[in-house]
Amino acid sequence: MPSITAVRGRIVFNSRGSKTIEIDVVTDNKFIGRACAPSGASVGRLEAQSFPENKPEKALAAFNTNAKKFIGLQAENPQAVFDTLRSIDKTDNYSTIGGSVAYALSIAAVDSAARALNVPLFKLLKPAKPYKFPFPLGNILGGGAHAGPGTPDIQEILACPVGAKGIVEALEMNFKVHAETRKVIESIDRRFTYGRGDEGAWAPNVNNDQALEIVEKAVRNCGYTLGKDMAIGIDFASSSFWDEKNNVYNYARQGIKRDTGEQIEFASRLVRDYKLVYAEDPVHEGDFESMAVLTKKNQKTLVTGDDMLVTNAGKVREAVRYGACSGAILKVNQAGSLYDAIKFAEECSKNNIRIITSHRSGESVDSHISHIAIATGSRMIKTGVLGGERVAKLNELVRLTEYDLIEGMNNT
Ligand SMILES: C=C(OP(=O)(O)O)C(=O)O
Ligand SMILES: [Mg+2]
Repeated sequence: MPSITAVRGRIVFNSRGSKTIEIDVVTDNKFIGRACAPSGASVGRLEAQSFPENKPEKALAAFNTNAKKFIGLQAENPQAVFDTLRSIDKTDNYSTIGGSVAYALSIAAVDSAARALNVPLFKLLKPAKPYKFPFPLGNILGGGAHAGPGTPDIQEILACPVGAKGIVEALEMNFKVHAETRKVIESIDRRFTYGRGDEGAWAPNVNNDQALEIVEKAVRNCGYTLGKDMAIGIDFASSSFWDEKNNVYNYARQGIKRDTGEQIEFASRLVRDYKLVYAEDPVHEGDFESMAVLTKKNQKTLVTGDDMLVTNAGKVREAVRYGACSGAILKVNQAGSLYDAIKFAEECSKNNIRIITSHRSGESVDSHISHIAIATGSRMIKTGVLGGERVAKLNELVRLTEYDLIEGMNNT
């Protein structure tokens, strides 16, 4: 079994130009695995903390101080890396060593093991079939924390090519809707500058209602039947506009405030009007009760927790007690290490909650999440849409078609 013979960490830059941690893990003196920690803009309160005291330099220093402890571990075993990380950092949120180190080290380790064993990473994480491709959620138009003033309060309007027979067709469908959306925006705003948010979604000067109408029109212009060929999803990211002091959702860019009941009504109306296949964080991260109402009311929609679940198995158990969430976002860096994320995925699967593996808005060309999505049986994957760091994950999915191990799209 491949054993770790060297590790090396460094500070590099992510797609927003911010510093982050990248780690190389060498097994058996020659197989180099590499991973780079992403970072979020709309961050759940209970996520792992990327860097001690928010300083990447402190994360690197903490890693360097402890680097020798990882030598000799079995690289293919995420629990071995987790146990060692936990012997160094006993905090709930990896604030001593940094979630960025936990992420990069744990993924670089399995990456190097996969290279040493000459197997694709997804197969190392899950030795047995079935393997299915996740539906790619394409971020078509958005705003919130990912774009500037004038854009919608809603963070992401997503395309989900539910009628696609394979991953390549699915990607082509998303890119087609993205391109068509630009034309629809131009037809109503001749001065549209083609501005895009952090994940490649168009970021026009329109309100939430107009944004949804635009994407719906683009879907129809492409010749797709809404809900049959191409469906729409939304990441509300509503914690980012929840006004805790006044107990209202403050859609400041549109000048509308909604109390909890009105927010539930609003989200349910959008599910109905746009046949939403997917609704992420429609209520703020602490409101499991309202999430349960929405989950029960909208059974054909994946009512999904991101900030609410923060890739934490304990939070899944809490959601299950309420009957909240039919879908769960899996972001390894929210959890910290790969092992934490695997435990989360197991808890979701046990409780029949569908997994949606996700990138972060601040990314690199690291494409491991494509393998993690397949290994965890994810129904969907979120990787934004255009931009090198987004397409890197999508192209990795395309490459994985060459293994002839993965059969069709994950409809289950
Ligand atoms: C990917 C997301 O954004 P961020 O990385 O900014 O949390 C999200 O909210 O789902
Ligand atoms: Mg989200």
